[in-house]
Amino acid sequence: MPPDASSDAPLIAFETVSKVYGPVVAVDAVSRSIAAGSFVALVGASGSGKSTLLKMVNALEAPSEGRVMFEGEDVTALDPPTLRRRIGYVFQGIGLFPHMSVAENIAIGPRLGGESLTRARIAELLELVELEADLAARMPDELSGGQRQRVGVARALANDPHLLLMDEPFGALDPITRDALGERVRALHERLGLTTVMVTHDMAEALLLADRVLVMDAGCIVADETPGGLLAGKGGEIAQGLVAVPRAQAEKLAAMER
Ligand SMILES: Nc1ncnc2c1ncn2[C@@H]1O[C@H](COP(=O)(O)OP(=O)(O)OP(=O)(O)O)[C@@H](O)[C@H]1O
Repeated sequence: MPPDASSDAPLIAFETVSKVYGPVVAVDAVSRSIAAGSFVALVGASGSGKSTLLKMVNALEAPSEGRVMFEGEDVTALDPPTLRRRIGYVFQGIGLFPHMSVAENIAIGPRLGGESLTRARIAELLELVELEADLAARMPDELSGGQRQRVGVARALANDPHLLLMDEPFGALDPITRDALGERVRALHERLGLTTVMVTHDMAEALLLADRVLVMDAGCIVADETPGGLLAGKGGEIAQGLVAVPRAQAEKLAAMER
């Protein structure tokens, strides 16, 4: 192994990364490293730059300044299809192809890379997200919203990625489905040894699932804490404002039980 390929090298490094759209500074000189194996939640108000920061990792957006390193390489120097085969991406509304079966949707990434998935591999991917193998033949409009979102996670895992990027993956789901799928993704993160970065509006979800929470405001990272640190009052005013919401709900519920 070359000396610079030590296991504690970050999987992702943002190096003074900015992104501007005309007069809008969507991401403002962000510098952070994300260690392999971590589960990071990116939280913040609407328009704070979370999605833009995430999309610069898989080169859906290019930095205006600075660079994003993935496994030691500048992502803009990599061929985008090759990069995206190494990164699973799940987003709200998932974008399954309506005219393709579940199996075809799951296999699309490998197919674009010239590889076909066996029926057994499709069944294995469905099993990972707790779906029955016989769903493989269904069309997306024959699935519930939660099942579609699970297919989206299976599709993101089809190339055996090291990194899973998720942008509001559970946003449109009912709270029970959302909770179950969140738990499942966390379990998969452990089992498959993934590094996961999840954008969410929901601080409770971030606290429950992640081991590190980055809070964004106006393009900047204003807090970088563990869930325990945030619950202990760290992270500053904006982070604590977000923590106050689920805390107040939990307190009200606890008071009702008394
Ligand atoms: N393609 C684009 N063209 C112009 N402005 C954009 C574009 N994409 C994002 N923006 C702007 O950049 C800022 C950050 O947007 P971004 O989507 O990253 O925020 P976000 O924190 O993910 O928001 P949300 O939680 O609402 O999804 C916003 O002001 C947004 O309007």
